[in-house]
Amino acid sequence: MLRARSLLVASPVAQLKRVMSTSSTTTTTAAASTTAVTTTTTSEPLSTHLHRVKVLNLPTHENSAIKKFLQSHGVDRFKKAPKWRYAFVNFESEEAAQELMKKLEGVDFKKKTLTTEYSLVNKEAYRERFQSKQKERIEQVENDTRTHAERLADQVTPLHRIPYEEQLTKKHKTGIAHLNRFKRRMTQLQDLNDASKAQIAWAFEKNGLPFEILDPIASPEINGYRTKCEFTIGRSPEGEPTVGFLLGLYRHGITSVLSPDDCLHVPDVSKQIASTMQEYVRHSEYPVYDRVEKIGVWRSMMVKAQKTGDVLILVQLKASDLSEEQLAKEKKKLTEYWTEFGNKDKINVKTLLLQVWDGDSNGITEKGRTETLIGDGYVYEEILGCRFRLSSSAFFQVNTPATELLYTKCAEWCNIDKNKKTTLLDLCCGTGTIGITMARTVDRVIGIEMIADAIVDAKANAEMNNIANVQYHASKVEEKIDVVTNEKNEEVVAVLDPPRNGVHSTVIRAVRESPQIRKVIFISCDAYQAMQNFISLCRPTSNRFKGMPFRPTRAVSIDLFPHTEHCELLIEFVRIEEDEVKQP
Ligand SMILES: C[S@@+](CC[C@H](N)C(=O)[O-])C[C@H]1O[C@@H](n2cnc3c(N)ncnc32)[C@H](O)[C@@H]1O
Repeated sequence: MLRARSLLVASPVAQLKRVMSTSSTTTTTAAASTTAVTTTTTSEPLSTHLHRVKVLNLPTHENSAIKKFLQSHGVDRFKKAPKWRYAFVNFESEEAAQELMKKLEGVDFKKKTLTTEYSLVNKEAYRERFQSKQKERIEQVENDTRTHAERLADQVTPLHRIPYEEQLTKKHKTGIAHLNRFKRRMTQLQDLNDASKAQIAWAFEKNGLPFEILDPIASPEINGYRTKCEFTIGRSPEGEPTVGFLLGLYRHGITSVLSPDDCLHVPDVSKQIASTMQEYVRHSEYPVYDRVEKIGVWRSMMVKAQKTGDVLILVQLKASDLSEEQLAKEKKKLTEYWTEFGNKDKINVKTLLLQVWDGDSNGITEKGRTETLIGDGYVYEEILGCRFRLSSSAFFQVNTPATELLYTKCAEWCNIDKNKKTTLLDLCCGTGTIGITMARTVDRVIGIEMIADAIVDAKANAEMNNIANVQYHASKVEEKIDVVTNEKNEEVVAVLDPPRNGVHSTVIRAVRESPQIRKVIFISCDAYQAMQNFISLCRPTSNRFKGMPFRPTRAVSIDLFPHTEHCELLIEFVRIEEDEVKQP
């Protein structure tokens, strides 16, 4: 049964208090955290302490694989945030804890060997710690004099109060701080003997960074630059059905939604689409989804508004309470609604998708059932004179003019020698943007990407741009790189554009073990998280890290995300020649 539309929404403070009251002595979960899979024991406390096992060396994210793995070892409940490399499992008895440790110690999972640690946790202290954190949050919200709109702006665009020039300087300094930390960590590597120190002599040089740091590159557009936005459909603090952003963290129990109208990074067209969808749900006979009660229909939407004028809209709903007829009727209504909107407002709604998702996790998901209601499922974008087709799930940089500056700098640093045969290795190539924009300046491009659908897009994109000197491999980089680099005896330049937290060390080891690769251009959107990759690329030769190391030769920050803390850092790494190393 669907709830009546007049469902009242608790204030943010009440939402936080509800989280507090739902936490029992032995349960630490927020109302229904999306990030931390949290819960411990649910029975009445048998003793004053919990017996805790910390499982170490887990991968970041991959929560569903971890859940499956732990379930296969008898663990149904555990606590792990996506960024953690560990998880906690609590038990009422030491024996049960020890039993799990025996099962997991030394077991390989996702190419890492797990270890475990045991500790005794006082239940009372545990509960108090959780409650005092929550109290702190309540006080913060109660003492907060900002309007809702100001709070949302501070949340989604935390630098918006600072002039843009200062934002850029701040990001530049952050980039330099990361590079200094990288240099310092190189000197702190274990077991460095004189020979290995000689290989990384650059890291021991005094007086700052021994390579070039260019001035930061500003985003050509400062406001309304985001081509992709994901909106939540929920209720405003006043209880009105609203399409916009969550006003706080869901894992803290916040479920109020505010319109994106005052968000500087959202383009006007996406604001207009959010407000048009809001009108739709306000007049719908079905309620918006309640993330706590897990009931209702309208859940989220994604808008891709490209610089070409193409728009892709994806609407996500929960259909488990709708009959087949009701769902079919809704599809027809949505199709008519957005067709009329496009015609009336001269907006090219090139693709409309409906995603049915009945699961508990929030946000647009690959696990949902997605159907195309208008168009062919794609929108198009142009970068440096090349045209790209994008599906709803494909990764694509969200700031097109700044991406052009990023790729231009990347091409310049690849420094292709026209007199030599050169292969450009586009590692983690996604839909092929980097390789395709550079294909005419090299002998051939090889793209490797583990998402098969992205490779389908990459092939179509190459064809659309009449680029014939490309080959694509739907594979993990580490599983294919040796095959492709050994194919021809020619110089190879690699561009590595990995996800936020970098790549598995096997990828870096494979790059090191390919002697043809003389240069790596690393594009990092989070240098803090990718630090281990930089270190692995540059650390002295060892049994584990074979091949001569690389060293950084220049770096530059390119701002793709004005008003936020994020920034791309482009680093050029060059292979050290054996005869360059001064023997100790
Ligand atoms: C930041 S995106 C970059 C995509 C592309 N270079 C672009 O700019 O459109 C990172 C990509 O790395 C891919 N990826 C992550 N780890 C990988 C691996 N080990 N092997 C191959 N691809 C990987 C992801 O699937 C994702 O498409």
